[in-house]
Amino acid sequence: MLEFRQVRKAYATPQGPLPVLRGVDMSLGRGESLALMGESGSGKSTLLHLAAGLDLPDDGEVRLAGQAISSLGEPARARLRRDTLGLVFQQFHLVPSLNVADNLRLQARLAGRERPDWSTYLLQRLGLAGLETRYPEQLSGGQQQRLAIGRALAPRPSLLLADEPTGNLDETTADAVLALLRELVSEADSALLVVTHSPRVAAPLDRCLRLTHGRLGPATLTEPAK
Ligand SMILES: Nc1ncnc2c1ncn2[C@@H]1O[C@H](COP(=O)(O)OP(=O)(O)OP(=O)(O)O)[C@@H](O)[C@H]1O
Repeated sequence: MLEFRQVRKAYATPQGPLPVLRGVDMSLGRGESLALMGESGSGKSTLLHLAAGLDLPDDGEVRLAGQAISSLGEPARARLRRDTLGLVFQQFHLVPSLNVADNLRLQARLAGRERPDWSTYLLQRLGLAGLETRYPEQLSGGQQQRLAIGRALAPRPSLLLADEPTGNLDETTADAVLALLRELVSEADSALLVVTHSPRVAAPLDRCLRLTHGRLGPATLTEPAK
């Protein structure tokens, strides 16, 4: 579903190139879940952007749904994103002028894959049933986060990329939302890649990897000392 082969990425800075990824290898198959951990600034968002084809590697190869993203132009990459991916970013990017029901259906409509029964099911499971005609500003932060998750899952993407998907929730709500997210992803037979700082979020996933000095290695899931 997603494959990185010896991926390198550096940013140009006034002090010269800043290498962030220095030969990253990984693969994620359909139905698998993976937590990506690492310190602030270690390159997790960079990796996520490359996985989504929002940026291109300097060297090496990123393959999404069997296609080498560097071989595609931006319109083809946008189509591949639309047809393959669900994205949940830290900012929810809900459309303020659309109500809950229309926000939830938006991605699925754009992808031409709207399934009303699945949308209704998602609204129920995410605790948003009854709120369909509200607008995002009339929702709590947790409800907005659940709506963003529902919108990403509505087209039944092959791969869901999530950046701290429960970052704004208290621990109990976060546990519940995460369990639900994993369940819904598995019902849609999607792959799941979650960027997180939290061992609590990472632990239930199939695999956990940590980015250190530009490379991926196994993550140890001990809670940081307080
Ligand atoms: N466009 C850019 N130009 C220059 N440097 C950048 C750019 N984007 C990111 N960086 C630098 O690259 C490194 C990796 O950034 P990235 O955002 O991928 O880290 P991260 O692991 O996601 O961090 P966080 O956990 O704080 O979100 C950081 O040192 C950052 O300052």
